[in-house]
Amino acid sequence: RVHNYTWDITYQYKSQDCYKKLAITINGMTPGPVISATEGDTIIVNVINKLFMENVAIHWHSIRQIGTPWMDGADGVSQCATIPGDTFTYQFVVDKVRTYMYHSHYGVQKKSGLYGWLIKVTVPTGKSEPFKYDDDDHSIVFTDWYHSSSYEEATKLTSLPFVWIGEPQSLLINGRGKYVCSNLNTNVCDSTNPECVPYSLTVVPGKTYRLRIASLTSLSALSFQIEGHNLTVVEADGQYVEPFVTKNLYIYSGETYSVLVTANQDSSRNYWMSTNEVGRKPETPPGLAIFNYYPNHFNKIPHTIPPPGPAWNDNESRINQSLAIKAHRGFIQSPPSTSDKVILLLNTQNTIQGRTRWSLNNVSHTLPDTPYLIALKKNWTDVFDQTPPPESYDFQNYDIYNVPGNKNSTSTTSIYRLEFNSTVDVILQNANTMNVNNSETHPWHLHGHDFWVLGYGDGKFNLSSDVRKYNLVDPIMKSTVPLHPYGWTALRFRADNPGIWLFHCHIEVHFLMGMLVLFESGSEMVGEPPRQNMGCGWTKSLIKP
Ligand SMILES: O=C1O[C@H]([C@@H](O)CO)C(O)=C1O
Repeated sequence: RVHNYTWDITYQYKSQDCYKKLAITINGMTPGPVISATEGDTIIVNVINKLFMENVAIHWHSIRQIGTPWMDGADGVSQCATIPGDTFTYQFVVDKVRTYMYHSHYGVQKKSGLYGWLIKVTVPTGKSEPFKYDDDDHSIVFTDWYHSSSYEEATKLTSLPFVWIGEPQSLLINGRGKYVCSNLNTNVCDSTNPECVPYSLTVVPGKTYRLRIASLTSLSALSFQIEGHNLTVVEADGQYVEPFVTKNLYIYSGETYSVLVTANQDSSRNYWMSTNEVGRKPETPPGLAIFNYYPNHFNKIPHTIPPPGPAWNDNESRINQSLAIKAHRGFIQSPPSTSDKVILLLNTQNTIQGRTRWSLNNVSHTLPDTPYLIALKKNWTDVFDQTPPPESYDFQNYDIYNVPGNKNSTSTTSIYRLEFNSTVDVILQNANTMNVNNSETHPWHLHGHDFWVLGYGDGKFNLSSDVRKYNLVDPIMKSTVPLHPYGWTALRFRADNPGIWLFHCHIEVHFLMGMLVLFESGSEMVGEPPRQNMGCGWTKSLIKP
């Protein structure tokens, strides 16, 4: 089956958290429309850029784009962003049952609301999933929301002196939040605006529900909980999880989960669903929604205090939950037992000419004006730095617990070239930022592949003893994984998808600040670039009038 959509991208005034501001919308909506499909279906989306003053590129998060790398929607990598007035037609196959999301991959546009809901890909008839629920499933997407514009924020983060954007004003659940309007004029902030009525999920007492949960926050790591109810985690990033029960689900930007929840509490009232910030000292009130027991009114506010969630700095319980996520025993896809290459990536915050940046092995990455994939295809070696970036750092001597001794970093456009079909291990190592006693959480997302999560640990990775502790028995496969403060995360993937793929911190502003690398493999097998991917940098020379 083919699903065909046409999306108009426009700015609109929205009051998602009661505060009126400009948001980027899809056919007038933020979050955008839900796409439902069955495994093997083709999705065609005509994205018409009706913004007056900025480009657009849409990334189909976790769609591997096997054989369609031109459709990955990554500005500067797979395509030139689409200029105002132009249309880009994305076409790809949803080849795996999963919950997907989509969002802008241009500048910090996701922050302005250009993100989409979920693409729900269901199992074809005849196949089944290893868990049961009574009713239709429900999709819930979390975001964080700023009242300033993305233009202002991008300017602050790239200017001298550097200005930090601070914590978000609101946490949204399915695009709704509640800012405290206080003395603001009701033209600006109106707490009675129906646009900011909390999201409400209606359940019938006794039934079990599947919630498909996604986070597309631009900064915040979150904990999600439903007052008085347990959550059973059954799926993560499209892989079935050996089920486990928890009071709260930690979710990092770029991740998706399915949890089961049974409406087994006192049915005479409603309950709170809440999100709260973890990993950073919160200054943002919790995100709230209503878990509505039928036949109570869906808008009836519970008289209880919303569950506060775990302490923001309880790193141990966050690592423990990460470790608890293992492949379902009936669906284990074993990783290769060894790897052909190991890349260590030390994550540090540094400066380049006074500007705050994030670096990997002391190198901060920038995207060239000409998309990498086209440059590779055309063998334009001047487009990006041909010297490979460092695959390691001074492991013995680097002090991860203190501010970097050498704060200066350099910038590069270089890429990691991986042998096609080889197995690659990446060890992400966290460290102290430029602020004393501070290390942040970074959710790392890989385009074009899923990877096995081999382990997490606290402190500095030990090249001999930690490797022996890798989980090669039942590791979960994911496409986004957290790197916890002062810790390490190890993952393994097979470089079996021809093209060039981003691997980056999914915190949108950290991406802007250089927290990305590129993995190229088998790009010579990719076909010719479609004309619609061109128009910037050197590609102008390819467009004939
Ligand atoms: O990139 C960042 O910069 C700030 C802070 O480190 C600036 O001092 C912060 O919290 C980030 O995540």
